[in-house]
Amino acid sequence: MAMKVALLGCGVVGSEVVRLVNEQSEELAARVGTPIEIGGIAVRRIDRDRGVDPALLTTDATALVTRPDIDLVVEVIGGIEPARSLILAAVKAGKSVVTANKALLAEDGQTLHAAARDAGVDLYYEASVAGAIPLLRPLRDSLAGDRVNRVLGIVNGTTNYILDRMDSLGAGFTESLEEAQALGYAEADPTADVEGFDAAAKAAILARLAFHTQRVTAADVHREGITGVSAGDIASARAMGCVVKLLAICQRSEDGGSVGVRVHPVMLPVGHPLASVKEAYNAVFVEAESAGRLMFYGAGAGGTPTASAVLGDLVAVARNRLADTSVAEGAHDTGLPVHDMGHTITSYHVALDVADRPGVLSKVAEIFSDHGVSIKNVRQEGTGDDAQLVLVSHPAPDAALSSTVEVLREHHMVREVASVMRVETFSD
Ligand SMILES: NC(=O)c1ccc[n+]([C@@H]2O[C@H](COP(=O)([O-])OP(=O)(O)OC[C@H]3O[C@@H](n4cnc5c(N)ncnc54)[C@H](O)[C@@H]3O)[C@@H](O)[C@H]2O)c1
Ligand SMILES: N[C@@H](CCO)C(=O)O
Ligand code: NA
Repeated sequence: MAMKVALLGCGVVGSEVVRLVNEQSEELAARVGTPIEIGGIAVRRIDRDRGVDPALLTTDATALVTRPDIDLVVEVIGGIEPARSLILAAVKAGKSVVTANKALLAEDGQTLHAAARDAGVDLYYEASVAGAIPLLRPLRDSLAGDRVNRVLGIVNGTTNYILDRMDSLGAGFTESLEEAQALGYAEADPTADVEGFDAAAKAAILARLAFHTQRVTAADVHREGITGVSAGDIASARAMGCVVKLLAICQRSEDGGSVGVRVHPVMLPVGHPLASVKEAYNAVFVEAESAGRLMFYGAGAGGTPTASAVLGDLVAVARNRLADTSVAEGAHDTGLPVHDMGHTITSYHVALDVADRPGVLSKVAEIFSDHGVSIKNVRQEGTGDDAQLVLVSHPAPDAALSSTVEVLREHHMVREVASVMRVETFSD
């Protein structure tokens, strides 16, 4: 008997899921051991031509997910509601669920996983982080016998696309964002991309899987987007042999008792593998005790690549269903808490417009030292009234570095703090 799938949402990702399920029906049937069919598609409006059998369309998503003949549910509506209620209704009705919804998982994954465990069904979500790249199931399954210490990566295609265009073509922010939207990479509200909310949601999901702690939600993630990144920052980075990237970084504390989870722009040395990730591609580094450094790279956004991850999950949950089994996620929780950004150890790059006068450099150095921050290197560009001091700190608690910058901003010898950005050096 065929396994019937209810599809919720038929937008960029959903329409590709329909196409691939139909086009690859024979291969999917062979891989699962039984045919997979779309049994119904919940949409907001029926009157649009989507190139799918109109008889499958309905605006009553709740009725669809609880229909007795439906076995599996794919949620690609996005956002918190009605997606959460629909997934919970589906799970309660005994259906396994595949979703691409990182916003929902990051906000309320604990509730969803508990509901799936109670109902003995699967909740799979590979597409929610880094699109097509197999990343979540490797973290959950392949690395289950290892200890992950750090995960860091480029997990938002839209912002990587914008930063890459700004850097390589000198393109403007707005035009680059419009291109990313036209290519289907951006979220419905692109603020989620450019302000770092999308990457923060993904960072929370990564931290939970990597450190086996259900406690991390999107609200726990320190988040800075790319709207403040200027052409001057990009030029400053280039002068240092770096590029600017928006990174998600999840890291165990030195004592292993807590985790730090953050998303912010970073100056990365051009020699680092993440620095050469162009356009809307994603790449994620996982550093594990026994495995060492692993890198996952590929298409992190776009309808077809994301649908590939959805189909992979669909095959997995269909197989589990045939075998009358399910994966209970989140049952064993380390409960590791998230520590404050102020305690996170980072390095800063600071460019200061100053007057080129005796005593300025020593005053600036004194302000760093007053906050317990050691300077790694300093250079001066320009002379006279147009001088700029560019300093890079050694690693220090983020709170000490941000207070240093606050004092510099207020100091009469500093005309302007022209650029402040964290630097990742990746020394072993
Ligand atoms: N586009 C990507 O590259 C990508 C990549 C990875 C994950 N995702 C995630 O996939 C999900 C879908 O993204 P998308 O890009 O396809 O978005 P989209 O906006 O193109 O599609 C969502 C669809 O859901 C429909 N919808 C809204 N409310 C509905 C309701 N109550 N009932 C039925 N349909 C409803 C909308 O009309 C729209 O057609 C989101 O969670 C997104 O974060 C997208
Ligand atoms: N808006 C997201 C889609 C993939 O999750 C991005 O740009 O990466
Ligand atoms: Na993925």
